[in-house]
Amino acid sequence: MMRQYNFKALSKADVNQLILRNTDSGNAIRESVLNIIEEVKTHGDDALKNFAQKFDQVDLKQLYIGKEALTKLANEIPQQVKHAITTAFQNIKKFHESQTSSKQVIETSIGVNCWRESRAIERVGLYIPGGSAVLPSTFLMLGVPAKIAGCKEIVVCSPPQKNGSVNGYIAFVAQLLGIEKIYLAGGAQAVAAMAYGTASIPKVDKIFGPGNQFVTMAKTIVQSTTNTAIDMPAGPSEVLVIADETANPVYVAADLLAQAEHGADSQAVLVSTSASLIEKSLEEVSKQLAVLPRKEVAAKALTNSYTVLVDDLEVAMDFSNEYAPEHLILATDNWQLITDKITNAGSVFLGNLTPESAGDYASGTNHTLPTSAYARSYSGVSLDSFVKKITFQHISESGIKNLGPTVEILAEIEGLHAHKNAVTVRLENI
Ligand SMILES: NC(=O)c1ccc[n+]([C@@H]2O[C@H](COP(=O)([O-])OP(=O)(O)OC[C@H]3O[C@@H](n4cnc5c(N)ncnc54)[C@H](O)[C@@H]3O)[C@@H](O)[C@H]2O)c1
Ligand SMILES: N[C@H](CO)Cc1c[nH]c[nH+]1
Ligand SMILES: [Zn+2]
Repeated sequence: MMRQYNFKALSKADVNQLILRNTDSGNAIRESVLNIIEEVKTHGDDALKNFAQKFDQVDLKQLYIGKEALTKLANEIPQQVKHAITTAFQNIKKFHESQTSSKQVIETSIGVNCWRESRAIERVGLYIPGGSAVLPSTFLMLGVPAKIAGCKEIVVCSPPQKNGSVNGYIAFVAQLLGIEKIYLAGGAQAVAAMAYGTASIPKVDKIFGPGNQFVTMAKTIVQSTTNTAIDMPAGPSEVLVIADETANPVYVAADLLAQAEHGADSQAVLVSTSASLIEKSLEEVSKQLAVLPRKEVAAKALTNSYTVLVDDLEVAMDFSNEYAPEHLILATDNWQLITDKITNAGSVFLGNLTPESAGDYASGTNHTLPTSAYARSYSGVSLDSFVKKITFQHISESGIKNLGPTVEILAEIEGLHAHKNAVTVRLENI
């Protein structure tokens, strides 16, 4: 069950210790991921098949599911689910399309024009988790912005299911997105395949997607050892709920459990100004947990989780900013009073009627978000994650006459005479 703290007894170092709940096994995971990466680098597809057998208990003849099989699988899912997935797809599309920026040309000095243009990252790899739960919603969250950005090649990897295939929901999302192949690879081996390339799986320029500790560790390693970039460290799910006496303990408990059920290494934190709200919420957690199908997983996650009693909402916000949660829920009617004070969070849910599940699935915002305090410095996935912003400039005759002498002086003081000369030869010629 959740551990309880009084804010006054906690230091910043304690907060960081609570965030780093998995450090004990960190080194072992790193070692094992380094071995997996080496195997995939050396043995390619054969290694992927061996790991599918070892970790997913599946004997794969072929490492992908193609268009025809995907269409068949997609056709088999219930109409009602197709409708829900399509509604989510449309909302996510609407929100991400609104992120396109228009070109703005700035004349920084007379005759000197500068601007930025977006260009899609050409080859992207999407990792769709599929270990303890299959997440078609994650496919929407990554596939929609990749398509809007105009990425030419979209490689999708997801762990094989026990029947050696993907499920129909994933297939339906592929159909909505116009993606014709899903590679059957999970965990660190999928990340390694997309970073190095194998006979079946193309190498990509950037890897996206959440996953367990093996996936997140593999992304972090390939980012520093290859020229493949990653979106961010998006590991085990977290939620921090700030609640006062206006919160409903039933909703608070439901929101805590919604993230706890993701995995045994998930973390749920309740920060409240009210001891009675904490007590009632914990009673509710026990009641709701008892009837959850994934109660074992959620119960384990709750042993990593905690409540914190604070004096007021401002202190609650200070704590939250230090913790930098993946998801922050302001379970209070007074959310407008504290929203401006948020400095670190992946995605924020305002008021008592805004469950985090809405953002997980269908409101339109992206659910691929930084965890383990990386929200201090990273944003969640957005359209920007799938493009590069290239800068351009054009300098006219008046521009070079105007700006040239400044460049010549700066090049001179750095002792870089060829730089200076690139201006001088032009000035002498006009
Ligand atoms: N931060 C986010 O934005 C976000 C979004 C969605 C999900 N999540 C998180 O993603 C995670 C999904 O995890 P999952 O496990 O269900 O699926 P997963 O697809 O990330 O991992 C499954 C794979 O892990 C590998 N694996 C399992 N045991 C292993 C071992 N002992 N050694 C090496 N590899 C092993 C296997 O290859 C397996 O296919 C959850 O922790 C969830 O909280 C995060
Ligand atoms: N809460 C997860 C991100 O941490 C995303 C998700 C997928 N499905 C349900 N929830
Ligand atoms: Zn979730």
